[in-house]
Amino acid sequence: MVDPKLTLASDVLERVDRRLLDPDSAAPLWPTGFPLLDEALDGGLRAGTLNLLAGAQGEGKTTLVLQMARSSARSGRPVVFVSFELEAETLLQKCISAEAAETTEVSSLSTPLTVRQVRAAFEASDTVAGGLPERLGEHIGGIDALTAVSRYAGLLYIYRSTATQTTLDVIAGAVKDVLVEHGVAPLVVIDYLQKVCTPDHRGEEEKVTRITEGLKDLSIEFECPVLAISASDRAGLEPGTRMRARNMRGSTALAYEADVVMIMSNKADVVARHHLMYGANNGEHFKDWSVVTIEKNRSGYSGGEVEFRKHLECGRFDANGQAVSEKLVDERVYTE
Ligand SMILES: Nc1ncnc2c1ncn2[C@@H]1O[C@H](COP(=O)(O)OP(=O)(O)OP(=O)(O)O)[C@@H](O)[C@H]1O
Repeated sequence: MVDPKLTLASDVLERVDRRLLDPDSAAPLWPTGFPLLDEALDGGLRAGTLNLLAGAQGEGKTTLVLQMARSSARSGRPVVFVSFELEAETLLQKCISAEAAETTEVSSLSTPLTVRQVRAAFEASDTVAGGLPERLGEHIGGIDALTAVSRYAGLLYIYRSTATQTTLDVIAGAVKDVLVEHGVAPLVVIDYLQKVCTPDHRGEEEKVTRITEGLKDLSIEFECPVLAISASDRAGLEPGTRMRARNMRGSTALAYEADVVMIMSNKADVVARHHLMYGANNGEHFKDWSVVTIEKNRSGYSGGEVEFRKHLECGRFDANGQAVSEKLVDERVYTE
C-alpha cells in the first residue's frame, strides 16, 4: 500500500477542486476575527501551521487568543483550548463579558458588563434564587451575551491542563476526539507552550524543541492550525524593552519551526521616544493600546504592525484595530 503521506500532485488538484465545488466545505483557513491581522496573514491561520504569540506579561495574550477562539467557534468551527493558566469558568466569564460589549448597542451600554461582574454572578452564594440567566439578567447586555455564548458553547472545548500530565499525546487525543465528534478539524489553542508536559526530555532547550516540533506535527497530522502562546525569556520581560521573536523562552526551534510569530507589546513601551515627549498625555494614551507585530510569516509578508485598543476589564480587544502610524523602536524583525 502506498504511504498516504506520499501525495500525487494531480490528487491535490482534484481534492482542491472537489472542496471548491462542495458548498459544505470550508477553506483550510481560520480567520482570526481581527480584520487587519487577517489581511496581514492573507486570510487568517492556515491548516498545518504553527502560529506563535509572545509578548509582555499581562499584556492580554490569553485574551487575544481567546477572542480568536470565540471567532472560530462563532463561525461554526470547533476549538480545543488547552489551558494551563486559567480555569474553564474564568475563560467563560471573559467570553460573556466580551460578548456583552460586542452584542449590545454601545449607546445603550452605559457601563459595560465587566469580567468582575460576570465572575460575581458565577460565584454568587447568596440565598436569592436564580441561575445564570437571572443573575446576568440584572446587567445590561447580560442575557444577550449569555445567549451569544450559548450559541457556540457546544463548539468550544476547554482542556484544563497541567504541566505534570498534559503531554503532546494527551493533546493529540483531545484533538482527535473533537475531530471525530464534529467531522472537522478544530483550531487548537495552547496557553502556553512551555507548559506542555514532556516527561522524557531533560533541560529547557530540549523540552521546548520537542514541544515545538510536536505541535507542528500535530498541525500537519490533523490539518489544523495550532495557535500557541510562548513565554518570554528574562531579557524580553525587562520593563520598557521591545520583546522580539528571539526572546521566546527555551529554544531557537521556536522561531525556526513556527510558521507565524506574532509579538504583542504595550504601545507605550515600543513607540519611539519623540512620540512620548511631544503631544499631551501621549504616554498615558498609548498604554491602552497593544501593538501586534508579525515578525515572521512563512507564507507571506512579515513586519506588519497593527494596534488594538485593550478592554481587558471586559475580556476583549476592539477587533477593529489600526495600522501603527508612529515610529516604533528597533525596527529589526526575525530573519531565517
Ligand atoms: N477585571 C479586570 N479589569 C482590568 N484589568 C484586568 C481585569 N482582569 C484582567 N485584567 C488585566 O488583564 C491582564 C491579564 O490578561 P491576559 O491573561 O489576557 O494577559 P496575558 O498577557 O495572557 O497575561 P500573562 O502574561 O500573565 O499570562 C492582567 O494583567 C490584568 O491587568
